[in-house]
Amino acid sequence: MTILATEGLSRRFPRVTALDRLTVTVGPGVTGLVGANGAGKSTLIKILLGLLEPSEGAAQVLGMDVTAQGAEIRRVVGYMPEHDCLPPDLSATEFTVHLARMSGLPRTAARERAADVLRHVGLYEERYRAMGGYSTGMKQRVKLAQALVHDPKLVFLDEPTNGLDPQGRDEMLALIRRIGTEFGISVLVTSHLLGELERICDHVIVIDGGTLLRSSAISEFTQTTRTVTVEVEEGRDVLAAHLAGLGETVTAAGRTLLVEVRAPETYDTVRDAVCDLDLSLIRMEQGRQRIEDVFREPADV
Ligand SMILES: Nc1ncnc2c1ncn2[C@@H]1O[C@H](COP(=O)(O)OP(=O)(O)OP(=O)(O)O)[C@@H](O)[C@H]1O
Repeated sequence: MTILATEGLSRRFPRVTALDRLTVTVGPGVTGLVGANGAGKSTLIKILLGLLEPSEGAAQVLGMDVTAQGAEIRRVVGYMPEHDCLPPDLSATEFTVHLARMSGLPRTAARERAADVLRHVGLYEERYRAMGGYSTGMKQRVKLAQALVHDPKLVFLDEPTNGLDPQGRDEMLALIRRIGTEFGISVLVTSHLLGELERICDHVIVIDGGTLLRSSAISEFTQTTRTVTVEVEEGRDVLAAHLAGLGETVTAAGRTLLVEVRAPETYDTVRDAVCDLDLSLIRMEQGRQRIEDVFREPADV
């Protein structure tokens, strides 16, 4: 099933080509859209919402054409914009109820629905306070709540972890994952931080300078590599020297060692070496390629 698709999609501004013949297809679930600042992520989202005209090419969202059916698309798609857009004198409740009413919900249903989504995003008593006094984390939560209030089938979240501290970031990522799994809403989420999307997405699209670098299932990004990560409590250097003496290729990486897996016996060699040296093994883990590595590989799309 296709949630959205673009075909040769370009958008030129007077001084810059923000999107350059982008062809990509997105299925259900949580999809990450990754790219550095200026890669074209927000431009793509605005085109998909029918808020910005493409210069060339075509795109469909939930089977609807973005140039002809923008209003219909916005009826069933939620949007969390990147930048702060909250009226400071309103409370989260007033704001979210207002947007629910604008989406066509009757007064009582709008109030109930707003209370529900504000609870889901983790805003409790604070929801009655003016938003001007909110922390960045609380503002991000209100922006997320208003994107969900009209019960969309799909949400576009533009840099939802921007400005959050590590704990706020983790909570936001967990919330986004729940939207995709428990609520069954498909999600397109952007970030310039590759590692964080790795944790919550089923599929990742990487763009750079408005062009597609790669689009694959997360499992393909993080496929196993031919190294094993070994961590011992103490004696990392002794173990490294011992393994090197046995002909293994070993690199130190922080507190761990990366051992090249030449043959299945490498695992036995590592285990035996740890035993022989009487070290405490914390973990032995198959190495996995990380999303970051995409940028170090030649593009294969
Ligand atoms: N309205 C506009 N007029 C002129 N240039 C624009 C406009 N909107 C975006 N751009 C340019 O298009 C390019 C892509 O911008 P876009 O906002 O889509 O990137 P992004 O990947 O979302 O990055 P960021 O996270 O920094 O917003 C940038 O070079 C930006 O300066």
